[in-house]
Amino acid sequence: MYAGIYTRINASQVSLNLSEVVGKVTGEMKSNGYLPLFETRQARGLLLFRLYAASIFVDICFICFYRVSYFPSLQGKTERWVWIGMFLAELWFGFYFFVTVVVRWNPVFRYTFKNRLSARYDEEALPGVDIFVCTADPLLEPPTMVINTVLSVMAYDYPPEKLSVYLSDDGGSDLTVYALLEAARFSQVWLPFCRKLKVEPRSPEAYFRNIAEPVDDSVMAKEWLSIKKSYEDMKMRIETITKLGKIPADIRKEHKGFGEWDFVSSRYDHQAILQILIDGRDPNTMDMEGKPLPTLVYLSREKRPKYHHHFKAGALNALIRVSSSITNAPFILNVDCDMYSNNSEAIRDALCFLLDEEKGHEIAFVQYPQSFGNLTKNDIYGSSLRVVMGLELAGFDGNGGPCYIGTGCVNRRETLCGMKYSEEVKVAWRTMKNDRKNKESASVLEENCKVLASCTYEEGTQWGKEIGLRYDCPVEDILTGLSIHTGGWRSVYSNPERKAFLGVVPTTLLQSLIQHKRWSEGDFQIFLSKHCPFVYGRGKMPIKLQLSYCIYLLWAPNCFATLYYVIMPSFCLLKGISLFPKMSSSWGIPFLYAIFVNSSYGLGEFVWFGGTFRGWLNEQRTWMFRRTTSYFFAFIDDILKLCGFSRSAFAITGKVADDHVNQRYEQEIMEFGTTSPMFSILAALALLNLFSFVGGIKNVALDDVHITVFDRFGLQILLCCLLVFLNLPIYQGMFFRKDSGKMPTSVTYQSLTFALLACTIAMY
Ligand SMILES: O=c1ccn([C@@H]2O[C@H](COP(=O)(O)OP(=O)(O)O[C@H]3O[C@H](CO)[C@@H](O)[C@H](O)[C@H]3O)[C@@H](O)[C@H]2O)c(=O)[nH]1
Ligand SMILES: [Mn+2]
Repeated sequence: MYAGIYTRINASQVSLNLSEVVGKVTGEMKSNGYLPLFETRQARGLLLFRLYAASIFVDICFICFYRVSYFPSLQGKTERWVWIGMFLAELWFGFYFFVTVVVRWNPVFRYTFKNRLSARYDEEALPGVDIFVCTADPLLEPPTMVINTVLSVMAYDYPPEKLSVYLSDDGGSDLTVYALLEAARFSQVWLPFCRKLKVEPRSPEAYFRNIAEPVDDSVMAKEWLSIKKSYEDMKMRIETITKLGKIPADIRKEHKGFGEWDFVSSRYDHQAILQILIDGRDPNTMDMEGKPLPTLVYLSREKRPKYHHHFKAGALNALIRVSSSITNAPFILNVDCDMYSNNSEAIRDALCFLLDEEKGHEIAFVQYPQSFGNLTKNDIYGSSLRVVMGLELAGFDGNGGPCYIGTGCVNRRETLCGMKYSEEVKVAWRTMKNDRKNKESASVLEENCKVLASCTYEEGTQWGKEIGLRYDCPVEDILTGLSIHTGGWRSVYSNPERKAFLGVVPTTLLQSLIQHKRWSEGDFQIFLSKHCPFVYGRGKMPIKLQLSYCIYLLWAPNCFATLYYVIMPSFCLLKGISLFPKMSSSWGIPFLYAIFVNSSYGLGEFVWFGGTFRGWLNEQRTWMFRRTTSYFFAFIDDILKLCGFSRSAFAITGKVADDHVNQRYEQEIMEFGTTSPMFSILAALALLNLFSFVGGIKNVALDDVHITVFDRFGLQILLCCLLVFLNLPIYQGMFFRKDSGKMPTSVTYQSLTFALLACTIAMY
């Protein structure tokens, strides 16, 4: 039923099936003979979607009408207030539904013509691309993971002399430098190997884990095994030294750069460290086949306790400046260290948009989706963001451009540096100075550029405000993208069949909730600030894009309506207050329609984008958990911040866990294991729902004429039943598990006390 709603045609089919496509196509040759480098297709089945949306709106009107006309004016005060609360919650859900409809109103899908790009630009004429990789902690983000990402982006199918890879290390760790030196050496064999075998993906770890050795060609197989062996040896060396925690003396002697660490007192207090590990201009740095290598630079910007370092945004801004003095490429791709390149053509794809002669000059950045390599089949923590990545960002694109999501994004250097949109930029990238012809030696460059990464450099400048990534927001990416959009630019969402990047999702419930807290906190902070899209973007970006942003910016306040719906109907069931229409009345229909039709549509979307039924259930559960904990805490923190009591922080998401935890993750068993206020809330709510459900059933059973109680409370019991069902893993974690990932006993007792207290209040 839903399968027809959105088209997803892979690029190779596109040229064959043009006549079949219903949506508007803009990829044909123009009358002036110009062949565009990309084409845009609208989603199919929009009419169906819009009919569905309209039916829900009518449904919402019915619900509102019911709430107003059945207001319990003759009953007690409590009844009336609770009723008003229900009405407000429903109004909120209705409004939020409206925003999700705006986002889905007109999704567009983009397809590129890479062959046209190659025909138009020979290797010489292609622009330079600087690639930024960020890492921040050698324990949470192991150096082997970091260098796999680095190697995967060094190996892009793109002229290596045009590529430069910059690693920003906020962990200020010599272990990372050591790993990077190893990677630099390994790249000499890895890059030719990738070219020869057309390796995909180009992260050695992912490649050797997933791809079997070639069997038909014995020479090839031998080479394959030898490269695999040298990768594994390298990995072993890096892991041994990482475990050791310091660089052994003999290795320190091999690279004079380690000497810098004599002056590092801690990762929060050290000078800027800049090392050009591969100088792409140097004719002596070649790979095994004598082809040039991409430039490779390590930067750990200066940190001093007195100066705020602004987390990832600060790191990226230092990279923007340093790279502008070394290679100054007109386009910048930035990726997180946990997101390796999974598609060696992604740069060419992105350039098809940015270099398109007709539309390219309007595009500030090309955003790829965040996809993940460590998801399990049913994605227990709902981390895949399937629908967000598959549909919502395409919807943003239709409304003016996807938001910037921090990784997997190719930006114009000028836009990142604060330039507003204008017609003149049309040719700007061609005229940018190509610093490959830079005369200074690497060591002179290193010395000269350090000042650009110093703590004081930004004092009294517009960096972090109007230039570069924006500061003081836990989601620097969204805020930066928003200011680019208000500058008159559009952006483009590119989601080719073969995922461009694969990242890592958190493997524990708590990590996942904390990550969502950071996101929703940052998003809502933007909404509350002068950067609220309705104010900041007024007259500067389309109203439908302003509204689209709200789908994420309003995550946090969603908590109240949800908390109300999770708590009040349960509580009132115990108290004997009926909040929904009688089962026998036809007013029940709008409520049932809202629940079932909405869920079926959501399920349809989810499955259409590759999910499973259980995966969808898991996602529903996770949305509920996030709304009652992450979003709630985020909201409170935002208010505290607004009152000046606290300041934004960036809690780095852990990318490694111990073996037991990993094992449970693979088996899709929910991980608790530690105490946390978030768990206390989840457990208390789950118990409240359970007690009410049991209480409700008991009342029905004890009722003389079973029918009357059931008639009055049927819908409320149904709601409780759904909540209990979603909470099953929590009861399991509290009462039926013995492993180390179960709910800690203290949390169980604490929440039991809470829930019993609430029930007692309800009953007396
Ligand atoms: O002080 C810091 C903190 C983080 N990072 C880097 O930022 C990236 C993202 O951090 P991570 O802990 O993995 O957070 P995620 O929640 O996975 O990040 C998502 O959310 C962030 C905004 O909150 C975006 O910046 C990211 O691109 C997006 O993937 C990583 O490469 C870190 O190394 C730094 O460079 N310096
Ligand atoms: Mn991450």
